[in-house]
Amino acid sequence: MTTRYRLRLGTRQSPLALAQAEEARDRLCEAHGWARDEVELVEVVASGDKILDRPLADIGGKALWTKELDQWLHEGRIDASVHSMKDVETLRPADFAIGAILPRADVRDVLVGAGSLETIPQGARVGTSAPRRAAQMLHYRPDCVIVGIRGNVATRLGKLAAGEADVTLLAAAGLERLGEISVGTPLDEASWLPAPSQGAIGIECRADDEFARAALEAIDHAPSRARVMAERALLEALGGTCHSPIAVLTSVTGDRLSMKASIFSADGTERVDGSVESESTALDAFRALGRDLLDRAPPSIAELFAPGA
Ligand SMILES: NCc1[nH]cc(CCC(=O)O)c1CC(=O)O
Repeated sequence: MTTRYRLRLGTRQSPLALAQAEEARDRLCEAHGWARDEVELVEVVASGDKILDRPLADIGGKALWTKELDQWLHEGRIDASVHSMKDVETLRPADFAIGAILPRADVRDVLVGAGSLETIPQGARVGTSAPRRAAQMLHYRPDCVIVGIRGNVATRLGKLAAGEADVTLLAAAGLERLGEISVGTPLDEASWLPAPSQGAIGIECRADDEFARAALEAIDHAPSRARVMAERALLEALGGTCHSPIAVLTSVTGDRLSMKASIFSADGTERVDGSVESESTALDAFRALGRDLLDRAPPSIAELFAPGA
């Protein structure tokens, strides 16, 4: 008797999450010569997707995007979970392993509603609920006003079209995966830094599941993994979450990784920058950069982070 599937991949239900899960499935099938229906996509509703009318910070609790997928993975209802690594907390269940990081997509943010930061109209309303985007925008354009808009990519573009904001910022990676990249202008990543792990898809499995681990290892992309792990080490040292105003850009050359990072005050007036270059697996170097940024941070920035928490 044969089983219907080899692997059940858990995913959130948003169009972007499903596009990412399809990419994961395609890569698995390609690497292992499996038929499409040998990888089953299992849709799991995440708490972050259920509550859309309140700012994320007010909903309380952590793991808004991962909690339900984690439960299903623990219970063996799925064999692996597909995540946007940007949304995955630095502290993960000890019995899980990040089995694969897929080749990272475009890390840039895309500005929608204006052609450049400079040509955004004076006093424009910037629709974003991401502290990094809000702080970075206020840093460059203190005249702008931040209005919180949430929801998946289509919802946010709809709110912009409906006039709830004048401009917004979205990840190029997400727009690309949804075929919507032409809605705006990508911002140069050297000056407008991305979020930690932006554009990276990760697939987790149970650490003791040898079959899943081997299956995932075949689609792991080493340079992307190195960058994601280094960016997560920085985030961990800062005590940051996906709700902290942290921006980071990494690049890999051979076994070396260079990192440039900034942390901001909520209102964007204060900013601390730093950089490091190290062997990519020496994660302590990236943790040290995180501690160094905090050591140099004024109270308006330091209060946004909880190192060691
Ligand atoms: N926080 C939501 C989220 N998580 C991952 C992405 C986009 C895809 C990615 O960065 O990998 C998005 C939307 C956005 O920021 O525009």
